[in-house]
Amino acid sequence: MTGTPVLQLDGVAVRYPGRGFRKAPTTVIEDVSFEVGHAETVALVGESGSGKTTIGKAVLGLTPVSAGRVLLDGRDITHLTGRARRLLSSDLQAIFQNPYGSLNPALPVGRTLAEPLLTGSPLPRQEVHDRIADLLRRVGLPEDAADRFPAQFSGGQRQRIAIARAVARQPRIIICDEPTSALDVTTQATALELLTELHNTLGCAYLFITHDLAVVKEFAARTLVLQHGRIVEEGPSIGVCDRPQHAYTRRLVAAAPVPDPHLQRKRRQQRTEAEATAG
Ligand SMILES: Nc1ncnc2c1ncn2[C@@H]1O[C@H](COP(=O)(O)OP(=O)(O)OP(=O)(O)O)[C@@H](O)[C@H]1O
Repeated sequence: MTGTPVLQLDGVAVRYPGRGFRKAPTTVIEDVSFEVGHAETVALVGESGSGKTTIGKAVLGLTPVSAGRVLLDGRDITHLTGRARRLLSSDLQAIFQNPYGSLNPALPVGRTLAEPLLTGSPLPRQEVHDRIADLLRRVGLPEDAADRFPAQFSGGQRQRIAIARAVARQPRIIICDEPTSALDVTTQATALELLTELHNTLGCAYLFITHDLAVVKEFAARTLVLQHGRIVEEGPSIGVCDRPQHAYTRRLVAAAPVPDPHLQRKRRQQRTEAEATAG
């Protein structure tokens, strides 16, 4: 990778305090280090509970980091809070799984999209208006969507609104935490196409958190594999998915559903073999 990475994690650990009398803290993430380069798409995969969302939250300042550093364009943002953290929003954005919960139901869509444009160094009123129209067009929604409320849209359309909000300030990187998991298969494909198109036109980097390996190969240039809060394998997505090196990655790949029944059978067999090897 050339130049300063957009995002860098250096030995990051997250520990949650133990519950109850004298309960030891739980280490959820341990010594996690990786980089995301300019306009790079990096996937973070792992089983449920492996710590993917916790890494996303650590980057976004939504959970305290117990050790290590998070750098954005070379700047240490690990412990930034309050206004300093909010000012990062022009460079660091997020899209979450649930388009129902991530939009303020009381705000018309136009106000939701205006928020990031008015944070930090606010844009002039007319420019905000024009940018909102442009954002709605980019994500395939009609201009009058600005006057409507989230409840008046379908799940896929709401995720488009969330995507429009995330790209409004043309951030350096977007943390996408399972952004398509709550959508049906067709809407999922459309949302991924939209994210790819925006990546190609706007040039933002993505850290794409998912448990769906089929998405990984299509969408991300590089993949990080997380097991019990540690990265166990890392490399170009095609290599990680087609020639996994670590036994855990092999199990993940073998467990991923595939549309071809013959291939599915072969995968099942590979999974049994991988489980036998892992003991
Ligand atoms: N606030 C918290 N307090 C204590 N433990 C937590 C907290 N949040 C998450 N955990 C634990 O941290 C571990 C990792 O959770 P995390 O949500 O990061 O996993 P994940 O890989 O994103 O899982 P999924 O794919 O199911 O979303 C889990 O064991 C979870 O129970």
